[in-house]
Amino acid sequence: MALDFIKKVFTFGKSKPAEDAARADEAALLSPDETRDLPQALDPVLAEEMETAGGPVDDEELDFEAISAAEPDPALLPPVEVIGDLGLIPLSLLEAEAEAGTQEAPLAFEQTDTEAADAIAFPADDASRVPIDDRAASEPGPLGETILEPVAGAPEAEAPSPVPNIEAEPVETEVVSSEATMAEPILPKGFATTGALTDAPDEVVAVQQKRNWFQRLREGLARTSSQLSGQITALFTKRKLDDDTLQDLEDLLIQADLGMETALRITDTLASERYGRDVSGEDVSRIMADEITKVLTPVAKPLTLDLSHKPHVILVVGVNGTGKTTTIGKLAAKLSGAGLKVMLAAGDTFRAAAIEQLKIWAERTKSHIVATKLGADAAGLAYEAFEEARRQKSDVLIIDTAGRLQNRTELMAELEKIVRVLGKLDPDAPHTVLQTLDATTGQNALNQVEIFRNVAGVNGLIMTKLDGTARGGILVAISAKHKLPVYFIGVGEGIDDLEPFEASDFARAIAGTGA
Ligand SMILES: Nc1nc2c(ncn2[C@@H]2O[C@H](COP(=O)(O)OP(=O)(O)OP(=O)(O)O)[C@@H](O)[C@H]2O)c(=O)[nH]1
Repeated sequence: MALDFIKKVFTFGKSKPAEDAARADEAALLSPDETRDLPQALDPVLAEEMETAGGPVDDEELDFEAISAAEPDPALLPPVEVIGDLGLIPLSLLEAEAEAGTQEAPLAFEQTDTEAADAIAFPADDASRVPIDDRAASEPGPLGETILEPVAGAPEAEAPSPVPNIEAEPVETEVVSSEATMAEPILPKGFATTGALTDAPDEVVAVQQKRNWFQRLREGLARTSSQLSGQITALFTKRKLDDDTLQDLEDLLIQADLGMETALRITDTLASERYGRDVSGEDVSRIMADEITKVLTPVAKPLTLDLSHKPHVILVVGVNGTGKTTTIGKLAAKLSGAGLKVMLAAGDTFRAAAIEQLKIWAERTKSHIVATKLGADAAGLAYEAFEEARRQKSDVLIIDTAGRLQNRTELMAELEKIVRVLGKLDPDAPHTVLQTLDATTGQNALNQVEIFRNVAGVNGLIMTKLDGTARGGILVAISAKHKLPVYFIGVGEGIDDLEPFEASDFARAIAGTGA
Protein backbone atom coordinates (compact mmCIF):
# COMPACT_ATOMS: atom_id res chain seq x y z
CA MET A 1 0.00 0.00 0.00
CA ALA A 2 1.69 3.19 -1.14
CA LEU A 3 0.56 6.31 0.66
CA ASP A 4 1.27 9.88 -0.23
CA PHE A 5 1.97 12.30 2.49
CA ILE A 6 2.14 15.78 1.10
CA LYS A 7 2.62 18.22 3.87
CA LYS A 8 4.14 21.53 4.55
CA VAL A 9 7.78 21.39 3.63
CA PHE A 10 10.47 22.95 5.66
CA THR A 11 13.92 23.11 4.23
CA PHE A 12 16.85 23.81 6.40
CA GLY A 13 20.09 25.20 5.04
CA LYS A 14 22.82 22.67 5.32
CA SER A 15 26.04 24.49 5.91
CA LYS A 16 29.05 22.91 4.28
CA PRO A 17 31.55 21.40 6.65
CA ALA A 18 34.11 24.02 7.55
CA GLU A 19 37.59 23.42 6.45
CA ASP A 20 38.97 24.58 9.72
CA ALA A 21 38.56 21.50 11.88
CA ALA A 22 41.44 22.87 13.92
CA ARG A 23 39.03 25.35 15.43
CA ALA A 24 37.86 22.49 17.52
CA ASP A 25 41.06 22.79 19.49
CA GLU A 26 39.77 26.01 20.92
CA ALA A 27 36.75 24.28 22.29
CA ALA A 28 36.18 23.80 25.95
CA LEU A 29 37.26 20.35 27.08
CA LEU A 30 35.16 17.72 28.65
CA SER A 31 36.72 15.15 30.88
CA PRO A 32 39.80 13.57 29.34
CA ASP A 33 38.40 10.24 30.56
CA GLU A 34 35.80 10.54 27.88
CA THR A 35 38.28 10.63 25.04
CA ARG A 36 38.50 7.66 22.80
CA ASP A 37 41.33 6.89 20.42
CA LEU A 38 40.58 6.20 16.81
CA PRO A 39 42.14 2.97 15.64
CA GLN A 40 43.93 4.73 12.84
CA ALA A 41 45.83 1.65 11.83
CA LEU A 42 42.56 0.38 10.46
CA ASP A 43 41.95 3.55 8.58
CA PRO A 44 44.85 4.52 6.36
CA VAL A 45 42.69 6.92 4.40
CA LEU A 46 41.94 8.83 7.54
CA ALA A 47 45.56 8.63 8.58
CA GLU A 48 46.43 10.22 5.29
CA GLU A 49 43.93 12.95 5.92
CA MET A 50 45.42 13.58 9.30
CA GLU A 51 48.69 14.40 7.68
CA THR A 52 46.97 17.23 5.91
CA ALA A 53 46.07 18.61 9.30
CA GLY A 54 45.07 21.95 7.88
CA GLY A 55 41.91 20.54 6.42
CA PRO A 56 40.18 17.71 4.63
CA VAL A 57 41.55 15.93 1.63
CA ASP A 58 40.31 17.53 -1.52
CA ASP A 59 37.49 15.58 -3.09
CA GLU A 60 39.26 15.95 -6.41
CA GLU A 61 41.74 13.38 -5.23
CA LEU A 62 39.01 10.82 -4.81
CA ASP A 63 37.76 8.74 -7.63
CA PHE A 64 34.16 8.06 -6.84
CA GLU A 65 33.08 8.43 -10.39
CA ALA A 66 33.24 4.74 -11.20
CA ILE A 67 31.28 3.94 -8.08
CA SER A 68 28.61 6.55 -8.58
CA ALA A 69 28.26 5.78 -12.25
CA ALA A 70 28.03 2.04 -11.70
CA GLU A 71 25.58 2.17 -8.85
CA PRO A 72 22.25 2.61 -10.66
CA ASP A 73 23.09 0.10 -13.38
CA PRO A 74 20.91 -2.99 -12.80
CA ALA A 75 23.59 -5.12 -14.42
CA LEU A 76 25.78 -4.29 -11.49
CA LEU A 77 23.32 -5.27 -8.80
CA PRO A 78 25.11 -7.29 -6.21
CA PRO A 79 25.06 -11.02 -6.78
CA VAL A 80 23.83 -12.79 -3.71
CA GLU A 81 23.51 -16.24 -2.40
CA VAL A 82 21.55 -17.00 0.70
CA ILE A 83 22.94 -19.89 2.63
CA GLY A 84 20.78 -20.85 5.54
CA ASP A 85 20.68 -17.79 7.67
CA LEU A 86 23.73 -16.33 6.04
CA GLY A 87 23.91 -14.78 2.65
CA LEU A 88 26.74 -13.10 0.86
CA ILE A 89 26.04 -9.80 -0.80
CA PRO A 90 29.04 -8.29 -2.50
CA LEU A 91 28.12 -4.64 -2.59
CA SER A 92 27.76 -2.48 -5.63
CA LEU A 93 30.61 -0.45 -4.25
CA LEU A 94 32.66 -3.58 -4.64
CA GLU A 95 31.13 -4.25 -8.00
CA ALA A 96 32.32 -0.84 -9.00
CA GLU A 97 35.73 -1.76 -7.75
CA ALA A 98 35.64 -4.89 -9.82
CA GLU A 99 34.61 -2.81 -12.82
CA ALA A 100 37.57 -0.59 -12.19
CA GLY A 101 39.77 -3.64 -11.95
CA THR A 102 40.35 -4.26 -8.26
CA GLN A 103 42.96 -6.67 -6.98
CA GLU A 104 40.83 -7.33 -3.97
CA ALA A 105 38.39 -10.11 -3.39
CA PRO A 106 34.89 -8.74 -2.84
CA LEU A 107 33.91 -8.11 0.73
CA ALA A 108 30.97 -9.69 2.35
CA PHE A 109 27.63 -8.45 3.41
CA GLU A 110 26.21 -10.77 5.98
CA GLN A 111 22.49 -11.19 5.99
CA THR A 112 21.18 -12.82 9.10
CA ASP A 113 17.55 -12.87 8.23
CA THR A 114 16.21 -14.85 5.35
CA GLU A 115 13.08 -12.74 5.07
CA ALA A 116 15.21 -9.70 4.50
CA ALA A 117 17.17 -11.59 1.93
CA ASP A 118 13.98 -12.44 0.12
CA ALA A 119 13.11 -8.79 0.03
CA ILE A 120 16.08 -8.03 -2.16
CA ALA A 121 16.12 -8.95 -5.81
CA PHE A 122 19.07 -11.26 -6.15
CA PRO A 123 20.41 -12.51 -9.45
CA ALA A 124 20.06 -16.27 -9.43
CA ASP A 125 23.47 -17.23 -10.72
CA ASP A 126 26.76 -15.60 -10.44
CA ALA A 127 30.20 -17.08 -10.42
CA SER A 128 31.34 -14.63 -7.80
CA ARG A 129 28.94 -15.92 -5.17
CA VAL A 130 30.90 -17.38 -2.37
CA PRO A 131 29.30 -18.43 0.88
CA ILE A 132 30.52 -16.27 3.68
CA ASP A 133 31.35 -19.36 5.71
CA ASP A 134 33.63 -20.49 2.91
CA ARG A 135 35.83 -17.49 3.16
CA ALA A 136 38.69 -16.83 5.49
CA ALA A 137 40.09 -13.48 6.46
CA SER A 138 43.54 -12.76 5.13
CA GLU A 139 45.86 -9.79 5.56
CA PRO A 140 44.28 -6.32 5.54
CA GLY A 141 44.11 -4.85 2.06
CA PRO A 142 45.69 -1.61 0.91
CA LEU A 143 42.71 0.33 2.20
CA GLY A 144 43.05 -1.35 5.55
CA GLU A 145 39.96 -3.43 5.03
CA THR A 146 39.56 -7.06 5.90
CA ILE A 147 39.87 -9.13 2.79
CA LEU A 148 37.94 -12.36 2.66
CA GLU A 149 39.23 -15.11 0.45
CA PRO A 150 37.67 -18.44 -0.45
CA VAL A 151 39.07 -21.38 1.48
CA ALA A 152 39.77 -24.80 -0.01
CA GLY A 153 36.72 -26.42 -1.45
CA ALA A 154 34.76 -23.22 -1.74
CA PRO A 155 33.38 -22.10 -5.08
CA GLU A 156 35.71 -19.97 -7.15
CA ALA A 157 35.21 -16.25 -6.90
CA GLU A 158 35.32 -14.02 -9.94
CA ALA A 159 38.76 -12.84 -11.00
CA PRO A 160 39.69 -9.92 -8.79
CA SER A 161 40.47 -6.55 -10.31
CA PRO A 162 42.42 -3.42 -9.34
CA VAL A 163 41.27 -1.06 -6.62
CA PRO A 164 40.14 2.40 -7.60
CA ASN A 165 41.16 5.30 -5.44
CA ILE A 166 38.13 5.40 -3.21
CA GLU A 167 37.77 7.22 0.01
CA ALA A 168 35.21 5.17 1.82
CA GLU A 169 36.59 1.84 2.73
CA PRO A 170 34.39 -1.08 1.84
CA VAL A 171 33.52 -2.85 5.02
CA GLU A 172 32.07 -6.15 5.96
CA THR A 173 28.61 -5.37 7.08
CA GLU A 174 25.78 -7.25 8.60
CA VAL A 175 22.18 -6.63 7.76
CA VAL A 176 19.74 -7.73 10.37
CA SER A 177 16.20 -7.40 9.28
CA SER A 178 13.03 -7.21 11.25
CA GLU A 179 10.09 -7.06 8.92
CA ALA A 180 8.71 -3.70 9.90
CA THR A 181 5.23 -3.27 8.79
CA MET A 182 2.08 -1.54 9.86
CA ALA A 183 -1.62 -1.28 9.73
CA GLU A 184 -2.55 2.37 9.57
CA PRO A 185 0.33 4.77 9.07
CA ILE A 186 -0.17 7.99 10.95
CA LEU A 187 2.76 10.33 10.90
CA PRO A 188 3.93 10.88 14.46
CA LYS A 189 3.81 14.31 15.98
CA GLY A 190 7.01 16.21 15.44
CA PHE A 191 7.54 15.01 11.87
CA ALA A 192 6.44 16.36 8.53
CA THR A 193 7.02 14.68 5.21
CA THR A 194 7.11 15.31 1.57
CA GLY A 195 7.18 12.49 -0.97
CA ALA A 196 5.57 9.09 -0.79
CA LEU A 197 5.78 6.38 1.81
CA THR A 198 7.19 3.03 0.82
CA ASP A 199 4.81 0.08 0.91
CA ALA A 200 3.40 0.02 4.36
CA PRO A 201 4.48 -2.76 6.66
CA ASP A 202 2.03 -5.06 8.49
CA GLU A 203 3.10 -4.77 12.02
CA VAL A 204 2.86 -1.70 14.15
CA VAL A 205 5.51 -1.06 16.72
CA ALA A 206 3.68 -0.43 19.92
CA VAL A 207 4.87 2.83 21.35
CA GLN A 208 3.61 3.40 24.81
CA GLN A 209 1.08 6.16 25.16
CA LYS A 210 2.68 9.16 26.71
CA ARG A 211 1.67 10.46 30.06
CA ASN A 212 0.46 14.00 30.27
CA TRP A 213 3.25 15.62 28.35
CA PHE A 214 3.25 19.03 29.93
CA GLN A 215 3.18 17.47 33.37
CA ARG A 216 6.23 15.43 32.51
CA LEU A 217 8.02 18.41 31.08
CA ARG A 218 7.31 20.40 34.21
CA GLU A 219 8.54 17.58 36.37
CA GLY A 220 11.67 17.28 34.26
CA LEU A 221 12.40 20.97 34.40
CA ALA A 222 11.34 21.36 38.03
CA ARG A 223 14.90 21.83 39.23
CA THR A 224 15.54 24.51 36.61
CA SER A 225 12.33 26.39 37.31
CA SER A 226 12.25 26.10 41.09
CA GLN A 227 15.80 27.36 41.37
CA LEU A 228 14.93 30.31 39.15
CA SER A 229 11.60 31.20 40.71
CA GLY A 230 12.99 30.92 44.24
CA GLN A 231 15.74 33.38 43.40
CA ILE A 232 13.35 35.73 41.59
CA THR A 233 10.91 35.77 44.50
CA ALA A 234 13.74 36.50 46.91
CA LEU A 235 14.97 39.31 44.67
CA PHE A 236 11.68 41.13 44.38
CA THR A 237 10.31 40.73 47.88
CA LYS A 238 9.45 44.24 49.00
CA ARG A 239 11.53 45.89 46.33
CA LYS A 240 10.54 48.25 43.59
CA LEU A 241 11.92 47.72 40.13
CA ASP A 242 15.01 49.89 39.77
CA ASP A 243 18.38 49.67 38.02
CA ASP A 244 19.86 47.56 40.80
CA THR A 245 17.09 44.98 40.80
CA LEU A 246 17.18 44.86 37.01
CA GLN A 247 20.92 44.23 37.10
CA ASP A 248 20.46 41.52 39.75
CA LEU A 249 17.75 39.92 37.67
CA GLU A 250 19.89 39.97 34.57
CA ASP A 251 22.74 38.26 36.45
CA LEU A 252 20.38 35.68 37.79
CA LEU A 253 18.96 34.84 34.36
CA ILE A 254 22.43 34.54 32.89
CA GLN A 255 23.45 32.21 35.71
CA ALA A 256 20.41 30.11 34.85
CA ASP A 257 22.03 29.52 31.42
CA LEU A 258 19.39 31.47 29.52
CA GLY A 259 22.04 33.56 27.81
CA MET A 260 22.68 37.29 27.67
CA GLU A 261 20.32 37.99 24.77
CA THR A 262 17.28 36.44 26.41
CA ALA A 263 18.17 37.88 29.81
CA LEU A 264 18.19 41.36 28.28
CA ARG A 265 14.90 40.76 26.49
CA ILE A 266 13.30 39.84 29.79
CA THR A 267 14.74 42.74 31.78
CA ASP A 268 13.94 45.25 29.02
CA THR A 269 10.32 44.14 28.81
CA LEU A 270 10.00 44.13 32.58
CA ALA A 271 11.48 47.63 32.79
CA SER A 272 9.17 48.96 30.11
CA GLU A 273 6.13 47.60 31.95
CA ARG A 274 6.94 48.13 35.60
CA TYR A 275 9.94 50.40 36.19
CA GLY A 276 9.63 52.21 39.54
CA ARG A 277 6.74 50.04 40.65
CA ASP A 278 6.31 46.99 42.83
CA VAL A 279 7.01 43.74 41.02
CA SER A 280 5.95 40.26 42.06
CA GLY A 281 7.63 36.98 41.23
CA GLU A 282 4.57 36.12 39.14
CA ASP A 283 5.02 39.26 37.03
CA VAL A 284 8.58 38.27 36.27
CA SER A 285 7.66 34.64 35.54
CA ARG A 286 4.90 35.70 33.14
CA ILE A 287 7.20 38.05 31.21
CA MET A 288 9.93 35.44 31.27
CA ALA A 289 7.60 32.80 29.79
CA ASP A 290 6.47 35.21 27.05
CA GLU A 291 9.97 36.28 26.09
CA ILE A 292 11.35 32.74 26.12
CA THR A 293 8.43 31.64 23.93
CA LYS A 294 9.35 34.36 21.43
CA VAL A 295 12.92 33.11 21.31
CA LEU A 296 11.93 29.46 20.95
CA THR A 297 9.01 29.68 18.53
CA PRO A 298 11.14 30.10 15.39
CA VAL A 299 13.19 26.99 16.18
CA ALA A 300 10.40 24.67 17.27
CA LYS A 301 9.89 22.90 13.95
CA PRO A 302 8.88 19.46 12.82
CA LEU A 303 11.54 17.24 11.37
CA THR A 304 10.66 17.14 7.70
CA LEU A 305 11.45 13.92 5.89
CA ASP A 306 11.75 14.19 2.16
CA LEU A 307 10.63 10.71 1.22
CA SER A 308 11.30 11.32 -2.44
CA HIS A 309 14.91 10.58 -1.56
CA LYS A 310 14.36 6.96 -0.51
CA PRO A 311 15.94 6.96 1.90
CA HIS A 312 15.91 10.26 3.67
CA VAL A 313 19.27 10.06 5.41
CA ILE A 314 19.59 11.26 8.98
CA LEU A 315 23.11 11.43 10.39
CA VAL A 316 23.21 11.67 14.16
CA VAL A 317 26.25 13.36 15.67
CA GLY A 318 27.34 14.68 19.02
CA VAL A 319 29.70 14.43 21.93
CA ASN A 320 30.09 11.13 23.81
CA GLY A 321 27.16 10.12 25.92
CA THR A 322 24.83 12.88 24.76
CA GLY A 323 22.23 10.26 23.86
CA LYS A 324 22.73 9.63 20.15
CA THR A 325 22.04 5.91 20.15
CA THR A 326 19.11 6.17 22.54
CA THR A 327 17.61 9.01 20.53
CA ILE A 328 17.98 7.00 17.32
CA GLY A 329 16.04 4.19 18.97
CA LYS A 330 13.30 6.57 20.03
CA LEU A 331 13.09 8.13 16.57
CA ALA A 332 13.02 4.71 14.93
CA ALA A 333 10.16 3.71 17.20
CA LYS A 334 8.12 6.72 16.14
CA LEU A 335 8.82 6.27 12.45
CA SER A 336 8.47 2.54 12.36
CA GLY A 337 5.30 2.82 14.38
CA ALA A 338 3.93 5.16 11.73
CA GLY A 339 4.64 2.64 9.00
CA LEU A 340 7.83 4.01 7.59
CA LYS A 341 10.47 1.54 6.59
CA VAL A 342 13.44 2.39 8.75
CA MET A 343 17.02 1.28 8.48
CA LEU A 344 19.61 1.96 11.14
CA ALA A 345 23.36 2.04 10.59
CA ALA A 346 25.66 1.26 13.49
CA GLY A 347 28.28 3.83 12.61
CA ASP A 348 29.72 3.98 16.11
CA THR A 349 32.37 1.47 15.18
CA PHE A 350 34.56 2.34 18.14
CA ARG A 351 32.41 0.89 20.86
CA ALA A 352 31.14 -2.68 20.75
CA ALA A 353 28.42 -1.82 23.23
CA ALA A 354 27.12 0.90 20.93
CA ILE A 355 26.70 -1.58 18.08
CA GLU A 356 24.91 -4.02 20.37
CA GLN A 357 22.79 -1.22 21.83
CA LEU A 358 21.65 -0.20 18.35
CA LYS A 359 20.86 -3.79 17.42
CA ILE A 360 18.61 -4.02 20.45
CA TRP A 361 16.87 -0.80 19.44
CA ALA A 362 16.46 -2.17 15.90
CA GLU A 363 14.83 -5.28 17.27
CA ARG A 364 12.55 -3.31 19.56
CA THR A 365 11.50 -0.96 16.80
CA LYS A 366 11.29 -3.54 14.01
CA SER A 367 13.88 -1.64 12.03
CA HIS A 368 16.51 -3.07 9.74
CA ILE A 369 20.08 -2.54 10.79
CA VAL A 370 23.39 -2.52 8.99
CA ALA A 371 26.34 -3.12 11.27
CA THR A 372 30.00 -3.90 10.88
CA LYS A 373 32.96 -4.97 12.93
CA LEU A 374 34.43 -2.98 15.75
CA GLY A 375 37.11 -0.65 14.49
CA ALA A 376 35.94 -0.68 10.87
CA ASP A 377 35.83 2.50 8.85
CA ALA A 378 32.69 4.40 9.78
CA ALA A 379 32.50 6.24 6.46
CA GLY A 380 32.61 2.92 4.64
CA LEU A 381 29.83 1.60 6.80
CA ALA A 382 27.74 4.70 6.15
CA TYR A 383 28.24 4.27 2.42
CA GLU A 384 27.27 0.61 2.50
CA ALA A 385 24.25 1.32 4.63
CA PHE A 386 23.09 4.01 2.24
CA GLU A 387 23.32 1.61 -0.67
CA GLU A 388 21.57 -1.14 1.25
CA ALA A 389 18.79 1.25 2.29
CA ARG A 390 18.34 2.15 -1.36
CA ARG A 391 18.19 -1.49 -2.34
CA GLN A 392 15.61 -2.19 0.33
CA LYS A 393 13.72 1.00 -0.50
CA SER A 394 13.85 2.19 3.06
CA ASP A 395 12.05 5.44 3.74
CA VAL A 396 14.55 6.60 6.32
CA LEU A 397 18.15 5.67 7.08
CA ILE A 398 19.41 6.79 10.48
CA ILE A 399 23.17 6.62 10.93
CA ASP A 400 24.69 6.49 14.39
CA THR A 401 28.19 7.85 14.83
CA ALA A 402 30.80 7.52 17.51
CA GLY A 403 30.68 10.18 20.15
CA ARG A 404 33.55 12.57 19.91
CA LEU A 405 34.81 15.54 21.76
CA GLN A 406 34.62 18.62 19.67
CA ASN A 407 38.29 19.40 20.26
CA ARG A 408 39.53 16.09 18.84
CA THR A 409 40.55 17.19 15.38
CA GLU A 410 41.13 13.74 13.94
CA LEU A 411 37.74 12.44 15.05
CA MET A 412 36.03 15.51 13.74
CA ALA A 413 37.80 14.96 10.41
CA GLU A 414 36.38 11.45 10.34
CA LEU A 415 32.92 12.88 10.77
CA GLU A 416 33.56 15.25 7.92
CA LYS A 417 34.56 12.25 5.84
CA ILE A 418 31.29 10.45 6.60
CA VAL A 419 29.36 13.48 5.38
CA ARG A 420 31.47 13.73 2.27
CA VAL A 421 31.12 10.05 1.44
CA LEU A 422 27.34 10.13 1.78
CA GLY A 423 27.33 13.10 -0.56
CA LYS A 424 28.93 10.95 -3.22
CA LEU A 425 25.77 8.86 -3.43
CA ASP A 426 23.40 11.81 -3.22
CA PRO A 427 24.67 15.39 -3.26
CA ASP A 428 21.91 16.34 -0.80
CA ALA A 429 22.82 13.62 1.68
CA PRO A 430 22.85 13.52 4.60
CA HIS A 431 19.51 15.25 4.35
CA THR A 432 19.31 15.86 8.06
CA VAL A 433 22.30 16.16 10.36
CA LEU A 434 20.97 15.92 13.87
CA GLN A 435 23.06 16.83 16.85
CA THR A 436 22.16 15.52 20.26
CA LEU A 437 22.93 17.79 23.19
CA ASP A 438 22.99 16.75 26.81
CA ALA A 439 21.09 19.34 28.81
CA THR A 440 23.19 18.65 31.88
CA THR A 441 26.31 19.93 30.09
CA GLY A 442 25.24 23.56 30.40
CA GLN A 443 27.28 26.19 28.61
CA ASN A 444 29.57 23.69 26.92
CA ALA A 445 26.66 22.71 24.68
CA LEU A 446 26.80 26.14 23.00
CA ASN A 447 30.31 25.48 21.91
CA GLN A 448 29.52 21.93 20.83
CA VAL A 449 26.89 23.18 18.42
CA GLU A 450 29.25 25.67 16.87
CA ILE A 451 31.92 23.10 16.16
CA PHE A 452 29.65 20.28 14.95
CA ARG A 453 27.74 22.71 12.79
CA ASN A 454 30.93 23.77 11.06
CA VAL A 455 32.31 20.29 10.63
CA ALA A 456 29.25 18.18 9.91
CA GLY A 457 26.69 20.73 8.73
CA VAL A 458 24.36 20.15 11.66
CA ASN A 459 20.93 21.42 10.66
CA GLY A 460 18.80 20.29 13.55
CA LEU A 461 19.05 19.66 17.27
CA ILE A 462 17.65 17.32 19.86
CA MET A 463 18.26 18.08 23.51
CA THR A 464 18.34 15.05 25.77
CA LYS A 465 18.27 14.52 29.54
CA LEU A 466 15.94 17.39 30.22
CA ASP A 467 14.50 15.23 32.96
CA GLY A 468 15.91 16.29 36.26
CA THR A 469 18.43 18.89 35.15
CA ALA A 470 18.83 22.35 36.66
CA ARG A 471 20.38 23.54 33.41
CA GLY A 472 17.45 23.35 31.00
CA GLY A 473 17.82 27.07 30.31
CA ILE A 474 20.72 26.32 28.02
CA LEU A 475 18.33 25.35 25.25
CA VAL A 476 17.10 28.93 25.21
CA ALA A 477 20.63 30.30 24.88
CA ILE A 478 21.41 27.81 22.09
CA SER A 479 18.23 28.71 20.24
CA ALA A 480 18.92 32.44 20.52
CA LYS A 481 22.47 32.04 19.32
CA HIS A 482 22.33 29.32 16.67
CA LYS A 483 18.72 29.53 15.52
CA LEU A 484 18.82 25.89 14.46
CA PRO A 485 15.59 23.90 14.48
CA VAL A 486 15.01 21.97 17.68
CA TYR A 487 12.95 18.96 16.70
CA PHE A 488 12.60 16.91 19.83
CA ILE A 489 13.59 16.81 23.46
CA GLY A 490 14.50 13.77 25.51
CA VAL A 491 13.00 13.44 28.95
CA GLY A 492 14.04 9.95 29.95
CA GLU A 493 15.64 6.74 28.81
CA GLY A 494 12.46 4.99 27.67
CA ILE A 495 11.30 4.41 24.12
CA ASP A 496 8.54 7.02 24.41
CA ASP A 497 10.63 9.60 26.26
CA LEU A 498 11.14 11.77 23.21
CA GLU A 499 8.71 14.56 22.53
CA PRO A 500 8.34 17.17 19.80
CA PHE A 501 9.70 20.46 20.98
CA GLU A 502 6.96 22.95 21.79
CA ALA A 503 8.11 26.50 22.42
CA SER A 504 5.38 27.66 24.73
CA ASP A 505 5.28 24.45 26.79
CA PHE A 506 8.99 24.59 27.30
CA ALA A 507 8.97 28.29 28.17
CA ARG A 508 6.16 27.85 30.69
CA ALA A 509 7.86 24.84 32.24
CA ILE A 510 11.06 26.81 32.75
CA ALA A 511 9.30 29.90 34.02
CA GLY A 512 7.09 27.76 36.27
CA THR A 513 3.86 29.23 34.92
CA GLY A 514 0.70 27.74 33.42
CA ALA A 515 -0.94 24.39 33.95
N1 LIG B 1 17.68 10.62 31.81
C1 LIG B 1 17.92 10.52 30.50
N2 LIG B 1 18.89 9.71 30.06
C2 LIG B 1 19.10 9.64 28.73
C3 LIG B 1 18.34 10.37 27.81
N3 LIG B 1 18.82 10.09 26.57
C4 LIG B 1 19.82 9.20 26.73
N4 LIG B 1 20.00 8.92 28.03
C5 LIG B 1 20.99 8.03 28.64
O1 LIG B 1 22.27 8.58 28.44
C6 LIG B 1 23.23 7.54 28.35
C7 LIG B 1 24.05 7.74 27.09
O2 LIG B 1 23.17 7.54 26.00
P1 LIG B 1 23.68 6.96 24.61
O3 LIG B 1 22.50 6.90 23.73
O4 LIG B 1 24.48 5.73 24.79
O5 LIG B 1 24.65 8.12 24.18
P2 LIG B 1 25.61 8.19 22.94
O6 LIG B 1 25.69 9.61 22.54
O7 LIG B 1 25.19 7.23 21.89
O8 LIG B 1 26.96 7.71 23.60
P3 LIG B 1 28.37 7.38 22.89
O9 LIG B 1 28.14 6.18 22.04
O10 LIG B 1 29.31 7.14 24.03
O11 LIG B 1 28.76 8.57 22.12
C8 LIG B 1 22.45 6.24 28.39
O12 LIG B 1 22.49 5.75 29.69
C9 LIG B 1 21.04 6.67 28.02
O13 LIG B 1 20.07 5.80 28.56
C10 LIG B 1 17.31 11.25 28.31
O14 LIG B 1 16.60 11.95 27.59
N5 LIG B 1 17.14 11.27 29.66
